[in-house]
Amino acid sequence: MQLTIFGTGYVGLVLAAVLADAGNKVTCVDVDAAKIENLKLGIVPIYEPGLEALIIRNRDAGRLTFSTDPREAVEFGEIIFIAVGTPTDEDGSADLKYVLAVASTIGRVMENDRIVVTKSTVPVGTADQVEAAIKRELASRGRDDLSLDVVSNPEFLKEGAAVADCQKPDRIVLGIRAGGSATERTLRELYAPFNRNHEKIIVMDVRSAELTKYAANCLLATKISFMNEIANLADRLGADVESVRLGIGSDPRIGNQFIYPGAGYGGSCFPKDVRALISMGRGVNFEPLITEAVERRNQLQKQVIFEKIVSRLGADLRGRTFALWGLAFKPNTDDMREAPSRVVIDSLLAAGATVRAYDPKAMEECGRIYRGREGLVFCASQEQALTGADALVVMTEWKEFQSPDLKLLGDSLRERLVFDGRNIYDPSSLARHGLTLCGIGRAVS
Ligand SMILES: NC(=O)c1ccc[n+]([C@@H]2O[C@H](COP(=O)([O-])OP(=O)(O)OC[C@H]3O[C@@H](n4cnc5c(N)ncnc54)[C@H](O)[C@@H]3O)[C@@H](O)[C@H]2O)c1
Ligand SMILES: O=c1ccn([C@@H]2O[C@H](COP(=O)(O)OP(=O)(O)O[C@H]3O[C@H](CO)[C@@H](O)[C@H](O)[C@H]3O)[C@@H](O)[C@H]2O)c(=O)[nH]1
Repeated sequence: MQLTIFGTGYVGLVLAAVLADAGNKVTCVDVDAAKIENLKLGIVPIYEPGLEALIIRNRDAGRLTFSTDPREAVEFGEIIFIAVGTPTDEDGSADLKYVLAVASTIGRVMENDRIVVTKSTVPVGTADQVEAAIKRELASRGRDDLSLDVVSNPEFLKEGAAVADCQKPDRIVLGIRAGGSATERTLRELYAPFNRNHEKIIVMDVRSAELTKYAANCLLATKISFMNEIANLADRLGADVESVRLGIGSDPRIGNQFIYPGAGYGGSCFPKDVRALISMGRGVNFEPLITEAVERRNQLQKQVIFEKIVSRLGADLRGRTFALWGLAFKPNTDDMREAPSRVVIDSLLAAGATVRAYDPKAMEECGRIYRGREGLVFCASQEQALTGADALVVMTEWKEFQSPDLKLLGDSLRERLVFDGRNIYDPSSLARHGLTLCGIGRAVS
């Protein structure tokens, strides 16, 4: 098939590369001309395992092209995906300005019947707004004769594993309007290569599909905030949340996934989608009590590591130096959107400390966010970050941080303190090297 994708971010680029790799011809459009020029040269703006090779291979095979020209792109694709950002607006709701701008653009240039698919995470009712925006433009050009079907097809990929998730989805949710059986057939055909072995396509009405995406993210965020709550209790009651996690995760009704306590969840999805669900609820005079508590717990959780530092070393941290390992909001990405590391960096700098930061992939992104910020030193390796440090703070569970040279840590850290925001270390191993572990909800903290 010939496909068009608006937005070359994490979702748009990955989807484009994966659909091209399945044999489709895909063109990607973005308003960021520099990004498009780089993509044409094979320069990929984000770090995502396997993505660059996939893009280059399909570009070279002539299946994947990049453009800033919406007219050409809308002419090209029989299915048009909208995969632009839906950031948090000032009131917590999802800001639809990018989605609706794409919709208006499509309406302005569309010359043939089209299926428009919303991939972006959007509040319930957005498909109606997208359809109205396109139809408004069509009507103003006297092209109401064209047929248009708007489908909701939320994306569930995780950063750091985006290519694999997109190639092997757990499920493919399609929100199709009544009477959309031809559209359903077209999308089933498109997704057939990803729907082998067992049925993964779940067809429902458009509003339910839109809500499904928020329900999935908010339930996962709820599991995390609940475990963080238990971790805070464990800290105060002298229990080890890691034992508790194992004790409950072995119950298949609970499961082992997404019950890892830590310094709060970050990224471009959970925080914004939790806020958007709250806003959606309030918009229909409904108080989403559980989701509000999830958000509140997460805001507090992002401060827990700093609070532990203060309780050990005092509130005045002038003259103190901290090695900080891990800036990205999770491993295998360079994304620092809403990363808990940012709260810790900001708090440490505000308290007068020096922060020596290192991340395997997010140094450039950190530079973009913090360039010129006094007190923050960008280090070339995890060892270099330790130079002259009083304590180590670990904020992302990158593989290379999991088995550090404990002798080196003991020799380097003046206060022999390790603040573990992801609970990757074992307190007794550290203790054998004279190091004290301050984890999240560990008995020893
Ligand atoms: N990041 C993820 O892991 C993930 C996973 C599932 C769903 N989502 C959802 O998918 C959507 C996109 O997220 P993302 O992380 O890929 O966003 P992103 O911010 O990485 O990329 C968005 C891209 O859209 C482009 N854009 C903005 N306006 C445009 C326009 N009018 N025409 C063409 N391009 C335009 C931007 O320049 C940017 O390159 C969001 O709604 C998000 O919630 C994200
Ligand atoms: O047990 C856990 C699991 C995750 N996290 C944190 O939760 C955040 C989000 O992690 P993850 O879900 O792995 O990454 P995302 O790329 O944000 O993916 C989520 O958000 C995407 C965008 O909507 C969805 O498509 C995915 O299904 C959903 O997992 C990160 O800060 C993690 O450190 C925890 O604290 N404890």
